Amino acid sequence: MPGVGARNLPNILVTGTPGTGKSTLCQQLAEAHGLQWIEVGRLAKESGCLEEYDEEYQCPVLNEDKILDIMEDMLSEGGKIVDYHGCDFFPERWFDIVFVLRTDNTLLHDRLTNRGYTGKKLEDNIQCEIFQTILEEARESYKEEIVHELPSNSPEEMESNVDRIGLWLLNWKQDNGVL
Ligand SMILES: Nc1ncnc2c1ncn2[C@@H]1O[C@H](COP(=O)(O)OP(=O)(O)O)[C@@H](O)[C@H]1O
Repeated sequence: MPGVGARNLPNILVTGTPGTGKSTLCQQLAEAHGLQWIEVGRLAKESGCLEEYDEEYQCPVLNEDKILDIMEDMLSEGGKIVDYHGCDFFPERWFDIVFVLRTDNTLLHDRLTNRGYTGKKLEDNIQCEIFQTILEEARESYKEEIVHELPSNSPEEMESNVDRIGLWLLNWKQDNGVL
């Protein structure tokens, strides 16, 4: 059985540049495995954690301390899949594994254009993917062995990612005596 203070279910962080497929993956994982999907952007909006608008980056500024306070109780229970396009401000102890989704630039460009991104916002996000900014951020913020890069270019890759994470979850439960 898990020790005192241990989680009964793991917490998973899914990160990556906008448009790489985080929400799609998290939704499928939540449905398949009964985990709770926390879309940090949405939670921030609903709980008043978005502050003044950043004109340069064309997005609201996140009050990180406030959202971390809100998330702390949720994450301490375990069984959460956290979805956010950044990862360096979360406490390292929250996560048992971190997945960074990656998409080829041309595909990502199409996805973001379809979402209505244009100009600097579009270019910044494409550059973020080209320079693998979020992968680097994850590697700097978490133990190397828990950070995994996942290709997310096609529905087949999405399916294989869902299967791979499902298998990891099963192993975690076996290893932690919760099956
Ligand atoms: N692996 C994939 N293969 C094909 N299309 C994908 C894949 N991942 C995401 N998409 C599509 O790309 C768009 C952005 O996906 P989304 O899950 O909203 O990304 P994010 O949450 O990272 O911003 C959606 O239209 C989604 O259907």
